[in-house]
Amino acid sequence: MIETESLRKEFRTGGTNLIARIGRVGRSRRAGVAGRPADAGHAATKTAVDGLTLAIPPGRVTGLLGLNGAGKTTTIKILATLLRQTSGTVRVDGLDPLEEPNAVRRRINLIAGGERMVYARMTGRENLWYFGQLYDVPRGVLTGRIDELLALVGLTGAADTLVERYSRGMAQRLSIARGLINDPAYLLLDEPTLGLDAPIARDLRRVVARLAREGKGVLLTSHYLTEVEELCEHVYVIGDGRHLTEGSPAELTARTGCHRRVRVTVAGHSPGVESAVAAFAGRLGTAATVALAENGDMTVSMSHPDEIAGPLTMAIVDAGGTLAGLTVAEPSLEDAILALNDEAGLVTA
Ligand SMILES: Nc1ncnc2c1ncn2[C@@H]1O[C@H](COP(=O)(O)OP(=O)(O)OP(=O)(O)O)[C@@H](O)[C@H]1O
Repeated sequence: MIETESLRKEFRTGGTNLIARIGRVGRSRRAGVAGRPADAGHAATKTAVDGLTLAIPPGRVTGLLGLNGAGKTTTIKILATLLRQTSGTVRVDGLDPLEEPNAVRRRINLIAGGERMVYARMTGRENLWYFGQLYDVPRGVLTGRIDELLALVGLTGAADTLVERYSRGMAQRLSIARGLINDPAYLLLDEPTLGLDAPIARDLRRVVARLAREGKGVLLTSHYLTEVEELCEHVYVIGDGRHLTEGSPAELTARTGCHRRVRVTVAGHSPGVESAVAAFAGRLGTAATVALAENGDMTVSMSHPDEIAGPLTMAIVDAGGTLAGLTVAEPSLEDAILALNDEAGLVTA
């Protein structure tokens, strides 16, 4: 299990200008306060992670969600031993990364979607060999493992091709194989499908689901919330570095009071229908949005806890509208995250 307790990370954000400091030291010396600045200034700090307590157990995909700048990457970098926390603790199977970094590094690996994590001038197989040696994987084990991983990510046929000839999806799949080369117990995935075409992203999701089924603990950040809904059993939602809530995607959606959204398309624009919709929404104490499509059709959109699809379409037909389409969408995790950030007073625009 990976566990964090009250994890906190502050970054200095350059409030103190070095040249200004040197100038101040000089002035202090002239004023006779040798070696000590009269006022070194207060360095501004940014709290990126603010007291996070998380648990990432083996055998499941745990999600870490939040809007841009919420602190996801910083948290993952601390867990990956790439950053040191300001305070709080991390334990990986009981080991403290600050005291036993090498033992922790053998148990974890990081795959970040937006970054190139493999070498273009080497083949896929050479990359895996190189990273395997960095992790001290015994040679006897490494050859077989490389073949297994290339098969797992569907790159057996391209194993001996230079990575510079790979498509983006192939390079990303190789990054997944690279992240597994030390057979880590825990995999930290920071936006692993960023910018990938839908079929490649789907293949990667299958690989991730299989790894969790086989016992690996996975921590996933992703802006693709359908991916999170598909893969994650448990999700932490953070905002401004703080824990906002946690639960399964379905629990979070239910708990935030998001409702089904009904969308009715009406042929042509009719002010009469528009006012009938506004009156209907007013009676239910809610609001409706009306959007005009390029072809002049209107799309009326409303969400409410009750079943409103029938009464809404009746109101539209009674006002002389001609129905061209109707969809009812279940509330999504995206609706829930936005609602949670609104509740916490965080900017979601
Ligand atoms: N090295 C740094 N120095 C100063 N501030 C930083 C540094 N790294 C991150 N931050 C700030 O810390 C906050 C959290 O950043 P982080 O990258 O962890 O967020 P994130 O949730 O991963 O965002 P995104 O979804 O955009 O990747 C942001 O306000 C960011 O600007």
